Amino acid sequence: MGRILLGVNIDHIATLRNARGTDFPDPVHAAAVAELAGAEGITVHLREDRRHIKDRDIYLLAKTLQTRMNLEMAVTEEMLAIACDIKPPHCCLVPEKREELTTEGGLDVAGQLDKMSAAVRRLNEAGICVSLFIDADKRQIDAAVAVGAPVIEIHTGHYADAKTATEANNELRRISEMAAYAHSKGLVVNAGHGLHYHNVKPIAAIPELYELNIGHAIIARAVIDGLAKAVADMKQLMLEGRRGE
Ligand SMILES: CC(=O)[C@@H](O)[C@H](O)COP(=O)(O)O
Ligand SMILES: NCC(=O)COP(=O)(O)O
Repeated sequence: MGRILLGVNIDHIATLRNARGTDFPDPVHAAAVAELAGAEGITVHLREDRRHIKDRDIYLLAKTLQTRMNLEMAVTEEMLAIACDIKPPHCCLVPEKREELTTEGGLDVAGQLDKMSAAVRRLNEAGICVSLFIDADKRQIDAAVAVGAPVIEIHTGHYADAKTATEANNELRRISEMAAYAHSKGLVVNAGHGLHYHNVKPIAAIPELYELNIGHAIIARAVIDGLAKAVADMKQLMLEGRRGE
């Protein structure tokens, strides 16, 4: 079985930064740490409302990343222009609703073939490899092939949100079957959304999957795992200050 790659989504480093309007924690710094720890790619979602990643982040990341950027974005004129300016190696086209808490499902490629074909063509012409974030659905996979996208990312959110083991197993089977189908059609097949430390293994076992993009769970784990050191470092500085050091 081939290896499976990890793309680390650093959006929520930016969420934390933006919560206080500070310039830390910096997603550019986080990306370098993730790369040194073994991430094979860095994913950033530039949302229309800039709730986490901002333009400054992707322009700097484009200069500093040692692996590769996977820029997630909606199919809008604004985003297409930014992507064509930055020219990240990978762009993942995603659906976006301003009021959503997070991405709620896959992109409806089949329902907007002309718009999607034009977007894929424009990004391809800029030298960008395009991926489409879609549900594990044969109709959407066929549409991805029809619009000329070389890569898809299967949305694993329904699997992650499953309320029962039966529901999770059904979703897992659907993802597995559709990954095999997409692979048989010549697509590179990635997956992501809502994956965490307790649900990732069965997804990683699907042999046709090339890369998983994981963000929220990794950033959440980093906060907890790093807390003891962060508290100890602060305490140390306070004691040094009191001693006049
Ligand atoms: C497209 C996707 O599944 C994720 O990248 C997700 O959209 C991250 O951004 P949010 O957490 O803002 O939804
Ligand atoms: N495309 C999925 C992604 O980048 C990470 O999603 P999540 O792990 O933050 O839910």
